Order: sequence, then C-alpha cells, then structure tokens
Amino acid sequence: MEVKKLLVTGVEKLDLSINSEQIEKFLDYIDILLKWNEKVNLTAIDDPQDVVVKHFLDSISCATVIDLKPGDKVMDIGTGAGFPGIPLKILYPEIELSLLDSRNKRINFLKSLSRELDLDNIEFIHGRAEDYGQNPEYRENFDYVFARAVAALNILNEYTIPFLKHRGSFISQKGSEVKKEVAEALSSIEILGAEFYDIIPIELPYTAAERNLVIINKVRETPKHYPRQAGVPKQDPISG
Ligand SMILES: C[S@@+](CC[C@H](N)C(=O)[O-])C[C@H]1O[C@@H](n2cnc3c(N)ncnc32)[C@H](O)[C@@H]1O
Repeated sequence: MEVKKLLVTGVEKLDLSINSEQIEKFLDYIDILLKWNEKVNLTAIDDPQDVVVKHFLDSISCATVIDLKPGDKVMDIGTGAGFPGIPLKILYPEIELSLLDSRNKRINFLKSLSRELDLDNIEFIHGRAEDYGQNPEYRENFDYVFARAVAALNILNEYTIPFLKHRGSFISQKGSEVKKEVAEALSSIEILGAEFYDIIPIELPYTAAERNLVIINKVRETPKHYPRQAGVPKQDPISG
C-alpha cells in the first residue's frame, strides 16, 4: 500500500483523526529520519512502510487510552529518534513535550527535525533519566510519561515515576512478555509512589505483533532517594 494511504487508514483504524497538515509532517518525518539514518544510527527500521506501522502507528496508539489535552506536560524518556513523543506532538500540537535521551546525537537530530517540521513547545534534554528525576524542575512535574523500548518495566519505573505529578500516568508500551514484566514490577510501582491500573491490549493495524499499554498512576510522592544514581536502577532493579 502507498505510504500515505497506510498512514491515513492506520490512524483511522486506531479511531484517531489526522488532518492534511499533520499527514505532510509525518511524510516529511520519514524523509528526514531516513536521510539522517544514513549517517547517524537512529533506527534499525529503514523501510518507509515499516516506519509508518512500527514507529508512527505504534507511537500514537498511546493516545487511544488517554485524553491528551492542550497544555498537558508530557515527558518521553529514552526517546531515541522521537518515539513515541514526536508522533504524539504532531497529532496533539498543543501538548508541552519534553524529550530526554542520554545520546547527544539523537538530541541533535530531534532539534533539527522539530525545526524542519515546525513543531514548537518542545524541550530537548540531553542526559540520564536518573539525574533529571532528582532535578526539582522536572521531578513530580508531568501529566504523562512515556518510555518505549528503553528497559524492563521494573527498571523503567524508577526512570519514569519520579517525573509524574500526583494523578499523572506512566504509559508503558510492551509486547508479549507484558504480564511477566508487570508481575516483576509490582513492588517497584508501590515503592515509587504509584499504583498499577491496567494492561490494555492494542490491535496495531497492519501487523500481527502483540502490543499492550500498561497504565501506572502516581498516587503519592516518590521517596527522595529514588531515582538512585545513574546506572544503579539497571544494575540493581527494585525487587520485592
Ligand atoms: C532502543 S532505544 C528506543 C528509542 C525510542 N524510544 C524508540 O522506541 O524507538 C533506547 C533509547 O533510550 C536511551 N536511554 C537508555 N537508558 C537511558 C537513561 N537511563 N536515560 C536516558 N536515556 C536513556 C538510549 O540512549 C536510546 O536512545
């Protein structure tokens, strides 16, 4: 199927809507991503149709379980080439998006991409989730946090939950191992001041891959000593 048609019908199948300006931005995103990818390692996916399904539709599928409103503060941790943050920003231009990644080459790509796509109200942060999670400007400050393909959920919780405001949500995209990951992450969710809410299976159009969204809600302040120093959550995940 033609790339544009794949995008438009895929968005419709997810019950979301898209206008012609947004379609153009997604198509430009493909060109810019694949051009940069020849020089900077951004993604293993280099076929435009796969970019639409595995990056764009997978990213925006997050919006099927939440109601993103103008002014919502959204953090994407380990955003890489902008997933899921940038596709969500294209579809919901009035959110305030922060993109964080520990690799500066990826942050530079995102700055250039955002200029070319004319996206505003995006903050670019080069650094580690563990460091910024202790920074009072960012801690307990976001309505939604996303982090796709960054770590197992018990590790990811320590990267993400400290950023959430009271009643904010961490939406985690997971594959077929979701139940096992959630079971292993329940104690970290509780310790970090959140509550497991639900696992929602997603039918991602044009693929048989199993996709799920895990919803975790912040209910208390995160204890001050979390997140621990950079590297520690991965070496020694919270268990219980
Ligand atoms: C496999 S990539 C996934 C990128 C993107 N989220 C996606 O789904 O395509 C993981 C990204 O997380 C970043 N990352 C891993 N651990 C991190 C940490 N502790 N703090 C900030 N970024 C991190 C890496 O630099 C990398 O860009």
